[in-house]
Amino acid sequence: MSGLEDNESHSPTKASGHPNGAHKPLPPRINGTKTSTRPSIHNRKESNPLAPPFIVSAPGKTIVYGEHAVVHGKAAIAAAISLRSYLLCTTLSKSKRTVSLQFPDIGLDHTWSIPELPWAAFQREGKRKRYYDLVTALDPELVEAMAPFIEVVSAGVKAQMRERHQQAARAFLYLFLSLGSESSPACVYALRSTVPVGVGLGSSGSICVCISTALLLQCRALSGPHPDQMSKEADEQLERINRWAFVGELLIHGNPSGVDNTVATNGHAVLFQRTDYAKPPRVQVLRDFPELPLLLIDTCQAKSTAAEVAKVGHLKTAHPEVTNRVFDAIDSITRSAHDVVTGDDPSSNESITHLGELMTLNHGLLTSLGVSHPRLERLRYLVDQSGVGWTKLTGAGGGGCAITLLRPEQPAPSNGTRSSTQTIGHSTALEDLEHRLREEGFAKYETTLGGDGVGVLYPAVINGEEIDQDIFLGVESREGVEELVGGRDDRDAWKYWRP
Ligand SMILES: Nc1ncnc2c1ncn2[C@@H]1O[C@H](COP(=O)(O)OP(=O)(O)OP(=O)(O)O)[C@@H](O)[C@H]1O
Ligand SMILES: C[C@@](O)(CCO)CC(=O)[O-]
Repeated sequence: MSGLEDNESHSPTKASGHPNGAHKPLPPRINGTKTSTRPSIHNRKESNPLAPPFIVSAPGKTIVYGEHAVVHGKAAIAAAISLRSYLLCTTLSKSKRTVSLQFPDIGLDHTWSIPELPWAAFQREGKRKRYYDLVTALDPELVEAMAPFIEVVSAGVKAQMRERHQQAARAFLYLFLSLGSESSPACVYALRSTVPVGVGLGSSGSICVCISTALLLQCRALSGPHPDQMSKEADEQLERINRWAFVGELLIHGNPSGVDNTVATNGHAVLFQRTDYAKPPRVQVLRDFPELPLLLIDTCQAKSTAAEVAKVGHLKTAHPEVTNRVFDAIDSITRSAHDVVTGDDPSSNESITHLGELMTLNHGLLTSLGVSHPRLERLRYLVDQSGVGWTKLTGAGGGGCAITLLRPEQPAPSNGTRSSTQTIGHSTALEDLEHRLREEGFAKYETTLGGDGVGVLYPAVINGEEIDQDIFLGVESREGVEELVGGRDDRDAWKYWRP
């Protein structure tokens, strides 16, 4: 496919690591509901030799064209959204030998004893992975060795919730055991995300990118990010992060294409295709992706990505010829959209209409694959009736979210995604639609497309204040998290790998 470049493997270069800054060691918290007074950076101890707390962050995504077909080797276009996950890493004093996950968004709080983890299995000759390896499949023996340590996670909670907890714990622990060692420092990993969980906006991809980045930074396998970093080097670091994030996704999804972690890593938008799972995907980062006038609507119907992907897999086994033709048709849609978004005038009325019609076609084909849901069809019906634009499901389907591309003549949504091509004003049709959607229990997310991929706040100091676990876990809402660590008022604090 034209425009896609091979993202081939790079030679390993061990990074020199960060200079150890002064920091204030913190005990693990049991749960994240309490707020506290923020300590000033000036109060930090100057002589502590441990690595300072730091935060990594990565965006969620919306798949604009090509979901599901992308799992079967076809191209997809996905764009980063401005909702993000944040992972605060707090190294504990050397006397502690534990690693803790504090993931309050899903209610997960678990601690493992580092010496008791199955290091022997992961470090056996032939099993040991290097930080620069390309891992494209899970090792069943290692998954089994890890199983007893996952079974104990949230053993007492309800099955559905337990599965969520264990998915996240599995992704973390496999990476920790692959990239760490028995002498890894004790650490608390606290995660907060503004990406809603399990609605098709790539929450798992974004947390896997955070986990991969944090662990690679801690084993000093990344250089930067810093503003004057050479483009090639920045690219290599992103590639390394993305590879391990994909391994995390393997543990959550079962059969991911890798598009979610790729866009969470690189940001902006990507044209993505993986024809051979033993090789890295072909990725073209679309830095000038147009700011499409989109509405992002949640059906508020729970879904499982793994289940929807498996459903399509079964369909392909039962009806290979027909299903492959559907995938081919989706591939043509993605190619046609790529031509428009990389063309001369992607925001013209004509282009928007073309892109919108492709969305309608893409949704129809996804429905034929069995991944729509009555709530998604109801949403599509309501949008069609209102005449404001074109709608397709985004992500795995089976519930979750849909995107609506607004017709050029419509004014911007009152508080939806921003657009440079829309006039701000009153639109009865759009307002009526938004009212109707609210009445019927749909939710709308405010987000913009594009933006940076994985970022690092090292040390965890922003607006002159040190962010510790109490502060981070004590913030109550998604907006609060974004306000605390998003860096709106301290634009230079976060650093990004920018090839
Ligand atoms: N904020 C979070 N905190 C902890 N775990 C999370 C968080 N967000 C996602 N996860 C993990 O990712 C899983 C959700 O992944 P899933 O792929 O089903 O949804 P998604 O990534 O949001 O959707 P899609 O893959 O369709 O874009 C959760 O069950 C949980 O294990
Ligand atoms: C459904 C799917 O295509 C997108 C999920 O966001 C699965 C994947 O690509 O891994």
